[in-house]
Amino acid sequence: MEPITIVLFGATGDLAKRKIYPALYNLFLDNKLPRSFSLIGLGRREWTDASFQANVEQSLRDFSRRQANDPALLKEFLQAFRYSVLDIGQKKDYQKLLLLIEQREEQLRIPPNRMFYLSVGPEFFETIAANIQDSGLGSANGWKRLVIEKPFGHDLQSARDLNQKLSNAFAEDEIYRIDHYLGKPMVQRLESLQQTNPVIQALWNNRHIANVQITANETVGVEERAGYYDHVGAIRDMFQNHMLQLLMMTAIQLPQKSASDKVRFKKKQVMEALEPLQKQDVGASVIRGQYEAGSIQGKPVIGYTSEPGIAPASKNDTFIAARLQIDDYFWRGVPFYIRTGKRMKEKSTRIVIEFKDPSKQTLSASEDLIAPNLLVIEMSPHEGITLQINTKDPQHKGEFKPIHIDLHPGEKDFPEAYENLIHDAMHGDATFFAHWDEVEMSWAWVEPILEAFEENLVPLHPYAAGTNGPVESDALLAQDGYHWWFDTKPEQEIEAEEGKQYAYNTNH
Ligand SMILES: NC(=O)C1=CN([C@@H]2O[C@H](COP(=O)(O)OP(=O)(O)OC[C@H]3O[C@@H](n4cnc5c(N)ncnc54)[C@H](OP(=O)(O)O)[C@@H]3O)[C@@H](O)[C@H]2O)C=CC1
Ligand SMILES: O=C1O[C@H](COP(=O)(O)O)[C@@H](O)[C@H](O)[C@H]1O
Repeated sequence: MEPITIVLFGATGDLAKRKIYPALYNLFLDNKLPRSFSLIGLGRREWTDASFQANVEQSLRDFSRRQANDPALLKEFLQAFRYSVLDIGQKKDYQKLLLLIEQREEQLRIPPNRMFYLSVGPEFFETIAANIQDSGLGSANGWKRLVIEKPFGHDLQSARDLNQKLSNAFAEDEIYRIDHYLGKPMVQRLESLQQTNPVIQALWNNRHIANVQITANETVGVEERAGYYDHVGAIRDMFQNHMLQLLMMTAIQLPQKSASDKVRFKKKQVMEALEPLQKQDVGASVIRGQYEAGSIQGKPVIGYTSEPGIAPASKNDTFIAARLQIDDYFWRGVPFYIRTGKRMKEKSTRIVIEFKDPSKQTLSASEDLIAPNLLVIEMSPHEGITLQINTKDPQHKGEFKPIHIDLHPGEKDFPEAYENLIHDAMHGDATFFAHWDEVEMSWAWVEPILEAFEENLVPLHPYAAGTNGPVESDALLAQDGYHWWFDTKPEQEIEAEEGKQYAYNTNH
């Protein structure tokens, strides 16, 4: 493993504490960090090396999936951490940083391979990239990489402007744009699921798949991020990035073991084939919603516009459901339904592939007792891949009964998304990072939706917190004869069991 120096901007911040240090520690425990690795943390706070290391240690106690119980191992890990006060706008601080990095590289006898991780607000990206270049930090005789966190722009134009500025200092193949959904273990398995299973590969197309459902529901509300969230909404916060990335990862066709550029090429092809929406037609395919007061797991919660920091008249979207079509040889005619929302009934991130049932055309309604085959890729709160198939139930007069095959039995301790991503960035593997082409095409695709929302061409449907979102999102699928699946049950069935009434029926 190549020795490396990680230069972490925003080392005193929330993301570093909650995600980056625990991920590094778990990689260290798994022997996936180079032994000669060094991390230089930066921030304006007047921390020393010792107080920085104490903060890192505390973050492991609070957030690491494995506890830091072995004092010798912990000490070895923390020795790699140094801190330097740096104000992003102060050029002289970069000169001081360069000296510190060179001193550490000399001490550790390691080459100048430097990974600049920007765990700071996007408003700083441009200044940092320019100062890295001007100070000579990035021009040593080794490699350099830039790791950045979303948001990558606020719309198409601002994303292009940002990219232009970053590319003055870093080449595209040196930029690693984190979309943490691409680091989720089950998303990473989508690739191998197809590549290593000829049966699944053969079924991965419009001849066999009826529809695809991609859900990322959260129970949390806007939390302490009102200032940010009220300007972005679910469309920018989740849909433009994570949800479209999940769509690309699901829809790519990967016949053999493919290198990173192949995966990216295939993802780009998916985006190119995604049918564009016209602003005036957005309302026919996109449902937007905003949560009202309700209750989640028995606890009352306030509505979005009563949240601290949210404008009482805000028309911001906290829920989006959409129907998308990929107009290519493999997917023509297969609707992809995507939804994401805050303050929903359950935390649940999953992809459900519903297979076609050719016998449906020949059976009468009363004979229609066979559940569809479903492939369910569960990402959160639990990881797993399940296949629903039908069998005869000997205990009930040989009636058909769906059973579920767990494709990853017994696996529990999955790495965190940030472990996978930081590991890959250190190794120069960009497969699971967002390429600029994907970012640009995603912004271009959502642009008519942003405009339609801005001009209020799409109704904002209220939904009670603790539900599955506005009923209009169910109706979107019902129009095509489908319904949302929860796990392997129709969502309405579950809610009917819980005594809720539905105003529409589906033919399933
Ligand atoms: N928190 C999370 O879970 C997630 C965060 N992100 C993204 O990650 C980035 C960081 O978020 P988060 O950690 O939550 O933010 P925080 O506000 O918690 O931290 C911001 C960091 O930036 C540093 N900083 C701010 N201004 C300056 C400056 N002028 N000079 C030097 N350092 C500065 C702060 O250091 P100091 O105060 O010491 O100067 C601090 O370390 C954001 O882009 C966010 O959108 C993405 C996904 C999840
Ligand atoms: O990027 C974001 O993701 C989280 C949801 O992530 P998950 O891994 O818990 O599904 C979301 O809460 C946040 O608003 C958004 O910025």
